Amino acid sequence: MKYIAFDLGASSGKMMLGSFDGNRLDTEVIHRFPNCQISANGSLYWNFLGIYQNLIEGLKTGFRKADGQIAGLGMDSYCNDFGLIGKSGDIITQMHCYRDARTKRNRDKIYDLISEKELHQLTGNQNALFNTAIQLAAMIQQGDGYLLEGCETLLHLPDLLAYMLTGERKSEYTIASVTQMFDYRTNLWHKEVLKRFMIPERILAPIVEPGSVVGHATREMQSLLGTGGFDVIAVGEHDTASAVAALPALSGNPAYISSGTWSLMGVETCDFFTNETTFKYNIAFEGGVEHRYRMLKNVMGLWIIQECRREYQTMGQEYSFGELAALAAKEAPFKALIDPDWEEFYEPGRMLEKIRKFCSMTGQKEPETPGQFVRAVEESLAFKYRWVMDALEEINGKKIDCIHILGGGGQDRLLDQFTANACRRPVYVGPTEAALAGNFLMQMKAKGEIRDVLQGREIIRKSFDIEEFLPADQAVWEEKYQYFKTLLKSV
Ligand SMILES: C[C@H](O)[C@H](O)[C@@H](O)C(=O)CO
Repeated sequence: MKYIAFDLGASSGKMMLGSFDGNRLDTEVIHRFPNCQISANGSLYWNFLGIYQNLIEGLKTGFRKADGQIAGLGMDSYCNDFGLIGKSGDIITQMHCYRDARTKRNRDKIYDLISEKELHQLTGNQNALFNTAIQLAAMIQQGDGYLLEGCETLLHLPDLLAYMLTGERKSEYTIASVTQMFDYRTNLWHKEVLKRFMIPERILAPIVEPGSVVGHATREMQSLLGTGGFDVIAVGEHDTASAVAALPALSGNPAYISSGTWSLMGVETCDFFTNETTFKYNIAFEGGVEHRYRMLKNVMGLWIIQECRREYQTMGQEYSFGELAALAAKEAPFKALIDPDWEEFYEPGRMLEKIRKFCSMTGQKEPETPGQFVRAVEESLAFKYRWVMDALEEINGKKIDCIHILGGGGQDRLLDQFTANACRRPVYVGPTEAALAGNFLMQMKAKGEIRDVLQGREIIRKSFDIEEFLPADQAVWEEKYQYFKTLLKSV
């Protein structure tokens, strides 16, 4: 059968046509488009209708290429951002970006309602300002709670797109599970958290499992696309859940890094638990497909480099990511290191200045050239992965034997090699379109073409190239890692 998968990242969106012949999954890109946050009137937004328009364009291309024979469509994206549907069925708000500063401005008032420790214990999620619960609590604190009282339904980004195609209002499990409003004990919305933050439970949609059909394209949608009917399928709608579904590891104790704007590093567990150590390291338990938990930590990821690149663009200097990595490769090693998760790196803008500030605060020489900046970021990311790996091993009491890099960030071969060096583990890279691959798997499951995700992972191994990077220069990387850890403590 043939399927269309839609994957939206913070910096770009992509759509693929996938054909499964019972043995291999063949994929073809049918549409790409840029995505970005828009800063307006002191707030940060996404261009949701632009995203929708690109979805429609991609669907038209996909249907044309497949002669109209599409068994399903699955959509995944970054998590936590949402739209509100009013009584008329209209979308009644702009979609804020999770980096919008309203959460930071209201942080103290929000955590006075439920402390970070209690929130972690109740939900198993990491404490982060981007969580939907914190965004909603911030809206209420700043006087915009009437929008929640007045609306009918809140839907997360892929669920909102599904609503526009099918008219159905459903909340997919993996994306619901990372909102800090979800209760793993009942697999329903978390009544206590909602009550304490004063978020009306009635606006949250029923939760559906990945691998189930959400609905059928409406007649209006069919005529807009010039096609017959097709199913919209709930996949791992949180992109990280889809990427991890496509993990091409069949045994051992691997860690994964879902690498893109964020680097989400973790392991798959069958259980969810919280304790002092998970709180100390701010570890997240996120719902995976077939209720395999993703025990992971967010690392700031390629966002820092994306922002440096954007800044160079505004200065009239155009570099592709490949060119930046090539410049970094020519620079001398370990000239400067940063903590990629330093709070100031979270918000957009002035990234070069913020890196310089971190270096001067910690008594290091400031980078000057694009290559020096990128080298500092990439070495630091690799060391942060090592630090997270150590924390995951401490929590689980189990040695990690290799690392799989999933997603577009894996195309940065310098960072892949640095990761192997810093973590002292073999690194396997691919699929670079992991979220789309995992998205296809759950559609194939919904249509009865595969039994479960384990069978799906075997298909991924047969269908995509996986590249190996072995650790090198271990003594010097180990020595510098000790220095890196002192930096984490000093800021
Ligand atoms: C806030 C981030 O979007 C989130 O933590 C991450 O899991 C993600 O969705 C990356 O695309």
